[in-house]
Amino acid sequence: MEIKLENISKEYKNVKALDNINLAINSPAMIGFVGPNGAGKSTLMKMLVGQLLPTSGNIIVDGVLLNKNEKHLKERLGYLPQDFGLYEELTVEEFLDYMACLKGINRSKRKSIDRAISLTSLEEKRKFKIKTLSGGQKQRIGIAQAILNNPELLIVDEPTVGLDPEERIKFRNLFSEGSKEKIVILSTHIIEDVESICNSIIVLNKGKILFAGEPSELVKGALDHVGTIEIVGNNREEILESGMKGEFKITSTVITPHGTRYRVVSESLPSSFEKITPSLEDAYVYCMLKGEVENAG
Ligand SMILES: Nc1ncnc2c1ncn2[C@@H]1O[C@H](COP(=O)(O)OP(=O)(O)OP(=O)(O)O)[C@@H](O)[C@H]1O
Repeated sequence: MEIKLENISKEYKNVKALDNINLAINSPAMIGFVGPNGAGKSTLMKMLVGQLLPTSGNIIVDGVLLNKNEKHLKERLGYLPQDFGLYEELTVEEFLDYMACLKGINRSKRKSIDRAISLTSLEEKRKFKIKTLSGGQKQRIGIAQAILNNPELLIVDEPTVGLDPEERIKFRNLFSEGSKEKIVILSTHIIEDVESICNSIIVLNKGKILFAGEPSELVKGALDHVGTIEIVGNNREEILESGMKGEFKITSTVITPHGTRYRVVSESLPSSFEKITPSLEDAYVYCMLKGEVENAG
């Protein structure tokens, strides 16, 4: 499968949610969309699933304009939106049966439901009404319906919200294994999710792509921009003050027996800081910081 976004912009009444996005996605791919609240992640996802039309630009799926051949996409698509509604009075099984009907799964319906229930560990809850399930279990139902048709393109908006750490790891593996021949796109605020499974990361801010590429490339870009310092005594205020001015971002503060150890990300790291290898989270923070500086300049 091949998806191309050409000069995509989306304007709501007075908000430019996406600003001239260009992107090419080819299977297999496991892509993480990251960015702060309001960056445009959900808008971009809604556009990729044909739920929203761009104000301008084209989305081309397997060589055909999406709005000319939505059926081609819909047959291959699994989608978990951020605000997914569940029919609370139905049991898990009834709900998935209903969703399978909506998706036009007829022949292998029973098998598809059993597979989705098993992959999302919902066996014990299959006969329970949805209203009796926990938040994390409900999230699993959302994921189960998205994978019912074993989709070639799986798009999931913040899929691990509300899951406990063990479940998060399980879902990460599920998405990752599923991506071997497919395209899986997930949006998340949890960089660790991207770090552990995605071979591609797209950083969005204010409707623009700040970075698209391999996570290791993003990390490479932050080399020499991440450092640590242990402050003993009264310099603490000074450090915090320059941080506030945007010279650097403090990404961790640890109280030590001698003072306070800060981990910071900065465009130009003062020589008093010890340079350290950036994590993907540091690299993301640096990418955002650089974006802010470029915007201001
Ligand atoms: N239906 C809408 N009407 C007007 N503005 C909207 C609408 N949906 C989104 N927006 C605006 O578009 C921008 C992008 O929103 P979007 O939901 O795509 O961001 P996001 O990156 O998914 O954020 P979050 O991480 O908080 O879910 C925001 O400024 C938001 O307020």
